[in-house]
Amino acid sequence: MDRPQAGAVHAVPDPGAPLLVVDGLSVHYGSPDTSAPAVEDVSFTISRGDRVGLVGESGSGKSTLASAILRILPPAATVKCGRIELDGENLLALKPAALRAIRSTRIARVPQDPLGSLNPVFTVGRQLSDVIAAHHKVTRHERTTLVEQALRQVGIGDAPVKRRSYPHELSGGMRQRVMIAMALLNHPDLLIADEPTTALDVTVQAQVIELLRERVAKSAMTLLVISHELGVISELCTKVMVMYGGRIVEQGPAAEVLTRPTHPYTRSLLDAARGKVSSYTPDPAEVVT
Ligand SMILES: Nc1ncnc2c1ncn2[C@@H]1O[C@H](COP(=O)(O)OP(=O)(O)OP(=O)(O)O)[C@@H](O)[C@H]1O
Repeated sequence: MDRPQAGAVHAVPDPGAPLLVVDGLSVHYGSPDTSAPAVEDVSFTISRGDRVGLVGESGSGKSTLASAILRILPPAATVKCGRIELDGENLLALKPAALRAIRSTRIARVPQDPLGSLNPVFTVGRQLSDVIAAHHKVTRHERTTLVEQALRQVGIGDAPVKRRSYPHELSGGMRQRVMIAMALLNHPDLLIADEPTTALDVTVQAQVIELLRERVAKSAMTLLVISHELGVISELCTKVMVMYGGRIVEQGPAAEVLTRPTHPYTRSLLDAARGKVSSYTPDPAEVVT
Protein backbone atom coordinates (compact mmCIF):
# COMPACT_ATOMS: atom_id res chain seq x y z
CA MET A 1 0.00 0.00 0.00
CA ASP A 2 1.54 3.25 -0.97
CA ARG A 3 -1.46 5.47 -0.35
CA PRO A 4 -5.09 4.63 0.31
CA GLN A 5 -6.76 5.10 -3.05
CA ALA A 6 -9.63 7.20 -1.81
CA GLY A 7 -7.42 9.91 -0.28
CA ALA A 8 -6.81 13.48 -1.32
CA VAL A 9 -4.24 13.85 -4.07
CA HIS A 10 -1.28 15.95 -2.99
CA ALA A 11 0.72 17.98 -5.49
CA VAL A 12 4.09 16.42 -6.31
CA PRO A 13 6.37 17.80 -3.58
CA ASP A 14 9.50 19.69 -4.44
CA PRO A 15 12.40 17.92 -2.65
CA GLY A 16 14.55 20.36 -0.75
CA ALA A 17 11.80 22.98 -0.37
CA PRO A 18 11.15 24.19 3.19
CA LEU A 19 8.51 22.00 4.83
CA LEU A 20 8.58 23.01 8.50
CA VAL A 21 9.69 26.44 9.61
CA VAL A 22 9.96 27.22 13.32
CA ASP A 23 10.87 30.79 14.06
CA GLY A 24 11.52 32.46 17.42
CA LEU A 25 9.44 29.91 19.35
CA SER A 26 9.25 30.16 23.15
CA VAL A 27 7.10 27.92 25.36
CA HIS A 28 6.46 28.28 29.09
CA TYR A 29 4.76 25.99 31.57
CA GLY A 30 2.82 28.51 33.60
CA SER A 31 2.82 32.25 33.22
CA PRO A 32 5.59 33.59 30.97
CA ASP A 33 6.08 36.35 33.56
CA THR A 34 6.87 34.01 36.42
CA SER A 35 8.23 30.78 34.85
CA ALA A 36 11.43 30.02 33.00
CA PRO A 37 10.91 28.98 29.37
CA ALA A 38 11.00 25.25 28.58
CA VAL A 39 11.76 26.21 24.97
CA GLU A 40 13.40 29.55 24.33
CA ASP A 41 13.69 31.45 21.07
CA VAL A 42 14.08 28.34 18.92
CA SER A 43 14.39 28.72 15.14
CA PHE A 44 15.07 26.14 12.45
CA THR A 45 13.90 24.98 9.04
CA ILE A 46 13.34 21.37 7.97
CA SER A 47 13.28 20.87 4.21
CA ARG A 48 11.45 18.12 2.34
CA GLY A 49 13.44 14.90 2.45
CA ASP A 50 15.55 15.98 5.45
CA ARG A 51 16.12 13.48 8.22
CA VAL A 52 16.74 15.62 11.27
CA GLY A 53 17.75 14.48 14.74
CA LEU A 54 16.95 16.56 17.80
CA VAL A 55 19.24 15.53 20.62
CA GLY A 56 19.73 16.76 24.16
CA GLU A 57 19.63 15.61 27.75
CA SER A 58 16.45 14.99 29.70
CA GLY A 59 14.67 18.27 30.42
CA SER A 60 16.32 20.18 27.58
CA GLY A 61 12.95 20.85 25.92
CA LYS A 62 12.84 18.30 23.09
CA SER A 63 9.37 16.91 23.84
CA THR A 64 7.97 20.36 24.52
CA LEU A 65 9.19 21.47 21.11
CA ALA A 66 7.67 18.39 19.42
CA SER A 67 4.38 18.90 21.28
CA ALA A 68 4.30 22.54 20.18
CA ILE A 69 4.75 21.48 16.54
CA LEU A 70 1.98 18.89 16.91
CA ARG A 71 -0.16 21.37 18.91
CA ILE A 72 -0.57 18.87 21.73
CA LEU A 73 0.94 20.95 24.54
CA PRO A 74 -0.80 20.47 27.91
CA PRO A 75 -3.16 23.27 28.99
CA ALA A 76 -0.58 24.57 31.47
CA ALA A 77 1.78 25.45 28.61
CA THR A 78 1.71 28.71 26.71
CA VAL A 79 3.44 29.59 23.48
CA LYS A 80 4.79 33.01 24.34
CA CYS A 81 5.88 33.94 20.87
CA GLY A 82 7.04 32.52 17.58
CA ARG A 83 5.83 30.96 14.39
CA ILE A 84 5.41 27.33 13.29
CA GLU A 85 4.65 26.89 9.60
CA LEU A 86 4.03 23.70 7.64
CA ASP A 87 4.26 24.39 3.92
CA GLY A 88 3.64 28.06 4.67
CA GLU A 89 0.55 27.40 6.83
CA ASN A 90 0.70 28.79 10.37
CA LEU A 91 -0.02 25.80 12.61
CA LEU A 92 -0.42 28.01 15.68
CA ALA A 93 -3.43 29.74 14.09
CA LEU A 94 -5.30 26.58 13.03
CA LYS A 95 -8.73 25.76 14.47
CA PRO A 96 -9.26 22.23 15.98
CA ALA A 97 -10.96 20.79 12.85
CA ALA A 98 -8.15 21.96 10.58
CA LEU A 99 -5.61 20.59 13.05
CA ARG A 100 -7.31 17.18 13.09
CA ALA A 101 -7.11 17.10 9.30
CA ILE A 102 -3.40 17.87 9.37
CA ARG A 103 -2.55 15.34 12.07
CA SER A 104 -1.78 11.95 10.64
CA THR A 105 -2.19 13.07 7.03
CA ARG A 106 0.49 15.81 7.02
CA ILE A 107 2.28 15.29 10.34
CA ALA A 108 2.31 11.99 12.21
CA ARG A 109 4.05 10.87 15.36
CA VAL A 110 5.64 7.68 16.56
CA PRO A 111 5.41 7.97 20.34
CA GLN A 112 7.85 6.97 23.05
CA ASP A 113 5.38 4.70 24.82
CA PRO A 114 3.34 2.53 22.42
CA LEU A 115 1.39 0.81 25.20
CA GLY A 116 0.22 4.13 26.61
CA SER A 117 -0.66 5.39 23.12
CA LEU A 118 -2.77 2.42 22.01
CA ASN A 119 -6.29 1.94 23.32
CA PRO A 120 -6.28 -1.24 25.48
CA VAL A 121 -9.91 -2.16 24.75
CA PHE A 122 -9.69 -2.32 20.94
CA THR A 123 -7.69 -4.68 18.75
CA VAL A 124 -4.73 -3.12 16.93
CA GLY A 125 -6.48 -3.85 13.63
CA ARG A 126 -9.54 -1.88 14.72
CA GLN A 127 -7.33 1.05 15.76
CA LEU A 128 -5.50 1.08 12.43
CA SER A 129 -8.80 0.75 10.60
CA ASP A 130 -10.24 3.74 12.49
CA VAL A 131 -7.30 5.90 11.40
CA ILE A 132 -7.96 4.97 7.77
CA ALA A 133 -11.70 5.56 8.15
CA ALA A 134 -11.11 9.02 9.65
CA HIS A 135 -9.51 10.24 6.46
CA HIS A 136 -10.64 7.99 3.59
CA LYS A 137 -13.96 6.71 2.29
CA VAL A 138 -13.20 3.03 1.83
CA THR A 139 -15.28 -0.08 2.51
CA ARG A 140 -14.73 -2.23 5.56
CA HIS A 141 -13.25 -4.97 3.41
CA GLU A 142 -10.82 -2.51 1.80
CA ARG A 143 -9.85 -1.22 5.22
CA THR A 144 -9.02 -4.76 6.37
CA THR A 145 -6.84 -5.24 3.30
CA LEU A 146 -5.08 -1.92 3.94
CA VAL A 147 -4.54 -2.76 7.62
CA GLU A 148 -2.98 -6.11 6.77
CA GLN A 149 -0.76 -4.50 4.13
CA ALA A 150 0.33 -1.86 6.64
CA LEU A 151 1.18 -4.53 9.22
CA ARG A 152 3.17 -6.54 6.68
CA GLN A 153 5.11 -3.41 5.67
CA VAL A 154 6.39 -3.05 9.22
CA GLY A 155 7.53 -6.66 9.32
CA ILE A 156 4.49 -8.22 11.00
CA GLY A 157 4.15 -11.35 8.93
CA ASP A 158 1.03 -13.04 10.30
CA ALA A 159 -1.03 -9.90 9.80
CA PRO A 160 -4.47 -11.59 9.63
CA VAL A 161 -3.85 -13.00 13.13
CA LYS A 162 -1.97 -10.08 14.62
CA ARG A 163 -4.56 -7.50 13.58
CA ARG A 164 -7.01 -9.27 15.90
CA SER A 165 -4.64 -8.89 18.87
CA TYR A 166 -5.14 -6.48 21.74
CA PRO A 167 -2.14 -4.25 22.56
CA HIS A 168 -1.26 -6.17 25.75
CA GLU A 169 -1.02 -9.41 23.74
CA LEU A 170 1.87 -8.04 21.67
CA SER A 171 5.53 -7.57 22.64
CA GLY A 172 6.93 -4.05 23.10
CA GLY A 173 8.75 -4.24 19.77
CA MET A 174 5.63 -5.45 18.01
CA ARG A 175 3.56 -2.63 19.54
CA GLN A 176 6.11 -0.08 18.32
CA ARG A 177 5.87 -1.64 14.83
CA VAL A 178 2.09 -1.13 15.03
CA MET A 179 2.63 2.53 16.00
CA ILE A 180 4.97 3.00 13.04
CA ALA A 181 2.37 1.37 10.76
CA MET A 182 -0.26 3.73 12.18
CA ALA A 183 1.92 6.79 11.70
CA LEU A 184 2.64 5.85 8.09
CA LEU A 185 -0.95 4.90 7.16
CA ASN A 186 -1.82 8.25 5.64
CA HIS A 187 1.61 8.96 4.17
CA PRO A 188 2.40 12.06 6.21
CA ASP A 189 4.76 14.71 4.86
CA LEU A 190 6.55 14.84 8.20
CA LEU A 191 7.08 11.96 10.62
CA ILE A 192 8.03 12.90 14.17
CA ALA A 193 9.54 9.98 16.08
CA ASP A 194 9.74 10.91 19.77
CA GLU A 195 12.24 8.65 21.52
CA PRO A 196 10.98 5.78 19.34
CA THR A 197 13.23 3.13 20.89
CA THR A 198 13.58 4.27 24.50
CA ALA A 199 10.93 1.88 25.87
CA LEU A 200 12.36 -1.15 24.03
CA ASP A 201 14.92 -3.84 24.83
CA VAL A 202 18.35 -3.21 23.30
CA THR A 203 18.01 -6.02 20.73
CA VAL A 204 14.60 -4.78 19.61
CA GLN A 205 15.86 -1.16 19.42
CA ALA A 206 18.14 -2.03 16.50
CA GLN A 207 15.27 -3.70 14.62
CA VAL A 208 12.98 -0.70 15.09
CA ILE A 209 15.71 1.73 13.94
CA GLU A 210 16.28 -0.42 10.86
CA LEU A 211 12.54 -0.51 10.15
CA LEU A 212 12.24 3.27 10.45
CA ARG A 213 15.25 3.76 8.20
CA GLU A 214 13.83 1.43 5.57
CA ARG A 215 10.32 2.90 5.59
CA VAL A 216 11.56 6.49 5.48
CA ALA A 217 13.96 5.71 2.61
CA LYS A 218 11.23 3.92 0.66
CA SER A 219 8.81 6.83 0.87
CA ALA A 220 11.41 9.66 0.81
CA MET A 221 9.67 11.00 3.91
CA THR A 222 10.81 13.95 5.98
CA LEU A 223 11.78 12.80 9.45
CA LEU A 224 12.31 14.49 12.81
CA VAL A 225 13.76 12.08 15.37
CA ILE A 226 13.90 13.10 19.00
CA SER A 227 16.32 11.22 21.18
CA HIS A 228 18.76 11.64 24.01
CA GLU A 229 20.88 8.95 22.37
CA LEU A 230 23.36 10.08 19.74
CA GLY A 231 23.55 6.50 18.43
CA VAL A 232 19.90 6.58 17.35
CA ILE A 233 20.36 9.97 15.70
CA SER A 234 23.53 8.97 13.85
CA GLU A 235 21.82 5.83 12.51
CA LEU A 236 18.83 7.69 11.11
CA CYS A 237 19.61 11.33 10.43
CA THR A 238 21.38 13.53 7.92
CA LYS A 239 21.11 16.68 10.06
CA VAL A 240 21.37 17.24 13.78
CA MET A 241 20.07 19.90 16.15
CA VAL A 242 21.43 19.94 19.69
CA MET A 243 19.21 21.28 22.48
CA TYR A 244 20.35 22.46 25.85
CA GLY A 245 18.35 24.40 28.42
CA GLY A 246 15.46 25.03 26.01
CA ARG A 247 17.69 26.41 23.25
CA ILE A 248 19.20 24.95 20.11
CA VAL A 249 22.89 25.41 20.76
CA GLU A 250 24.22 23.81 17.59
CA GLN A 251 22.76 22.55 14.31
CA GLY A 252 24.19 21.31 11.03
CA PRO A 253 24.89 18.24 8.88
CA ALA A 254 25.13 15.08 11.00
CA ALA A 255 28.55 14.24 9.54
CA GLU A 256 29.91 17.57 10.83
CA VAL A 257 28.11 17.97 14.13
CA LEU A 258 28.87 14.39 15.18
CA THR A 259 32.54 14.52 14.21
CA ARG A 260 33.55 18.18 14.58
CA PRO A 261 31.17 19.70 17.13
CA THR A 262 31.67 23.38 17.81
CA HIS A 263 29.64 23.72 21.00
CA PRO A 264 31.13 22.41 24.27
CA TYR A 265 27.80 20.81 25.22
CA THR A 266 27.76 18.78 21.99
CA ARG A 267 31.35 17.73 22.71
CA SER A 268 30.33 16.54 26.18
CA LEU A 269 27.41 14.58 24.67
CA LEU A 270 29.78 12.91 22.22
CA ASP A 271 32.27 12.12 24.97
CA ALA A 272 29.49 10.57 27.05
CA ALA A 273 28.35 8.49 24.06
CA ARG A 274 31.92 7.21 23.66
CA GLY A 275 31.94 6.23 27.33
CA LYS A 276 34.24 9.06 28.42
CA VAL A 277 33.45 10.76 31.71
CA SER A 278 32.25 14.16 30.74
CA SER A 279 30.20 17.01 32.08
CA TYR A 280 29.13 20.35 30.75
CA THR A 281 28.71 23.53 32.74
CA PRO A 282 27.57 26.46 30.68
CA ASP A 283 29.88 29.45 30.49
CA PRO A 284 27.75 32.62 30.50
CA ALA A 285 30.06 34.07 27.86
CA GLU A 286 29.43 31.19 25.48
CA VAL A 287 27.94 32.17 22.18
CA VAL A 288 24.65 30.37 21.54
CA THR A 289 24.25 29.77 17.82
N1 LIG B 1 3.65 19.22 31.84
C1 LIG B 1 4.65 19.94 32.33
N2 LIG B 1 4.44 20.83 33.32
C2 LIG B 1 5.43 21.59 33.83
N3 LIG B 1 6.71 21.56 33.38
C3 LIG B 1 6.99 20.69 32.38
C4 LIG B 1 5.98 19.84 31.80
N4 LIG B 1 6.56 19.09 30.84
C5 LIG B 1 7.86 19.45 30.79
N5 LIG B 1 8.12 20.40 31.73
C6 LIG B 1 9.41 21.05 31.98
O1 LIG B 1 9.84 21.62 30.76
C7 LIG B 1 11.25 21.44 30.60
C8 LIG B 1 11.52 20.70 29.29
O2 LIG B 1 10.98 19.38 29.43
P1 LIG B 1 10.84 18.39 28.19
O3 LIG B 1 10.06 17.21 28.64
O4 LIG B 1 10.35 19.13 27.02
O5 LIG B 1 12.36 17.98 27.95
P2 LIG B 1 12.94 16.72 27.17
O6 LIG B 1 14.23 17.17 26.61
O7 LIG B 1 11.92 16.21 26.23
O8 LIG B 1 13.15 15.69 28.34
P3 LIG B 1 12.91 14.09 28.31
O9 LIG B 1 13.95 13.54 27.39
O10 LIG B 1 13.10 13.69 29.74
O11 LIG B 1 11.50 13.87 27.83
C9 LIG B 1 11.74 20.68 31.84
O12 LIG B 1 12.23 21.65 32.75
C10 LIG B 1 10.49 20.04 32.36
O13 LIG B 1 10.54 19.88 33.75
